[in-house]
Amino acid sequence: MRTSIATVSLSGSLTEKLDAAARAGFDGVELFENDLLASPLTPEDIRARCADLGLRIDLYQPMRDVEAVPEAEFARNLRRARHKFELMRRLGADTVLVCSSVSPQAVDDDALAAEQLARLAGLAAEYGIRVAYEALAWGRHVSTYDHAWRIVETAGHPALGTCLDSFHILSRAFGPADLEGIAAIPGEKIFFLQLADAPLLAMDVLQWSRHYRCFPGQGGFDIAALVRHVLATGYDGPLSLEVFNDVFRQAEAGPTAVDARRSLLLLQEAVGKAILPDPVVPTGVAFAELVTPDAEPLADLLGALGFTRTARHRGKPVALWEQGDARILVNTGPAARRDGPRLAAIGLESPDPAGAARRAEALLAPVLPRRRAPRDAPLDAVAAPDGTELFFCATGRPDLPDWRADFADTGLPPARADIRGIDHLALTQPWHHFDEAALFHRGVLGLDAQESVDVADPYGLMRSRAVTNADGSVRIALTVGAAPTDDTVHAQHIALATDDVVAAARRFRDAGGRLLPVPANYYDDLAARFEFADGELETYRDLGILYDRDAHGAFRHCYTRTVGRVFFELVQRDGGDGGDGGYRGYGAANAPVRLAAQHTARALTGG
Ligand SMILES: O=C(O)c1ccc(O)c(O)c1
Ligand SMILES: [Mg+2]
Repeated sequence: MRTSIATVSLSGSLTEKLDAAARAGFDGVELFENDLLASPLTPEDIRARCADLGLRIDLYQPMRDVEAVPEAEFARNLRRARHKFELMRRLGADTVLVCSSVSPQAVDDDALAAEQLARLAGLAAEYGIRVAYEALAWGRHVSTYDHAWRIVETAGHPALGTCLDSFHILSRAFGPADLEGIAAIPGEKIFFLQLADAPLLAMDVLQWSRHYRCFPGQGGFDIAALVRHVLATGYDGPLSLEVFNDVFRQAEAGPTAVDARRSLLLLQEAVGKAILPDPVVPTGVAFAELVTPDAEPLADLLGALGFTRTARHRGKPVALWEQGDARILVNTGPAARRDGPRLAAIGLESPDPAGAARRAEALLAPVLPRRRAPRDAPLDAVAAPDGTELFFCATGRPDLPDWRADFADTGLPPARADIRGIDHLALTQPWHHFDEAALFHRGVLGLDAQESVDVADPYGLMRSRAVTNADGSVRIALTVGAAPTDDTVHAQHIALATDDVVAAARRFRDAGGRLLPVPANYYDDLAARFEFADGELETYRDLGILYDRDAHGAFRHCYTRTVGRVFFELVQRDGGDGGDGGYRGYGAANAPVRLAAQHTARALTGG
């Protein structure tokens, strides 16, 4: 199927929008009138530019407040329409969108609306143009797709059809039955299909539409169900994204267009219109890689946590630190920036690394060179939207290249066994790519996205959304910080799983590690909310251990100080004995206290 995107969905000048759409692989655009009006290019220039880029102008829009008005007013509308049809001829655009009137002048008279739309279509036909009539959810008298279709049917003009827009339909739909009316529309009378998702918000529908639309799969609507209904009519026009969104208006057009196309590819897959390589869900975290210009502070921290430097890369300044199944690479090579340690790569244990990379590539993820150096084992890797490198790896599987083969053992014996493995990784996302990141991890990696939670930070709001595999052996918390420049607090972190957080925290402290202090007020509140054994709360207070509980079990966790852009968390999830995996969350209830404590620690010590 052809894919298209509305110019309103991308930021920048018309030229930038067209370039971005073409580079992301779209076949066409909906040209928004404002983008044309603001462009120094002539309609002929725009036409030529689109042709050069391989883009069709699938729709020109919008024409507003045309129908069901007094005759004198309608005559003026026709005059306006003639100008636009002439313009469209110069652009080479053959379909115009007319949205249902919001004008106070419009009357509630379907027969009049049909008659005037038929006359408009008659004029359009003289120019070889088709008119697609769309019900705005807030239209004055026409606000539902079936109402718009009845008017189109009554008009009975071959150059008049309807435009279906998933937002207007699903923002008002009350259940699956509301989509059944689509079957009554002959496919050839659906002139255009616009797609937008949206988070499920309780608000005025116009504001919701103009500010919060997002790409399919990023909100709460069942876009695939709607598209299946539309395809069943025989509709064979483009799938077109029409997304009004405050964030996309500011974000760079190039990445937004890629995000947009990925969402359409996933949608096409969901409705059986695209064959992509199957998802290969990762089965564990093979390693997390930190890059740092100075290994010293990290070595101190990892040593205090009980990690041992078990191996060294054969060709590069990369050390492997291990404890239990937690493996951390510390890379002091050229990738390290001067701004201190950061989490640069994740090794995901994959049942089929090459297959995982093929799917990622089909979904427009940048593929990284398989060998970073000539002697390295060939590893499949792609970049996530935030730039984190994702390696699809195998650890100790004879049939596949083993990333560990690049490392020579140091022979150092394990120091401790406090840590079992990596519980989760928290990755800070660029603020304008948060929805994209969730869709990427879901669609590309086959992880499940949990609900997004908002957490109060003393200086703003932090949003967090976890993506996980079914057994919880891969958990990634995608977060977006309140203050984008505040790297110390809004750092990446590695949460380490332990069966005894008190013992692990004590040994860390005894080894010279610094735990994040937590205010006494927090513990007074804990005492009010939960019952603890004698002395338990004092232990937590002493170590800075935070506590939470859900229906599945208890959660105890504490934090190290931040080094560069990285800190560690020690995590104990209880209640998994019944086989349900125990506590499911990430301690969101405690996050405001933790964030405040990190701000305080930073103000006091700069770290
Ligand atoms: O918000 C609007 O006015 C508007 C205009 C054109 C559309 O196709 C639409 O869905 C909304
Ligand atoms: Mg629309």
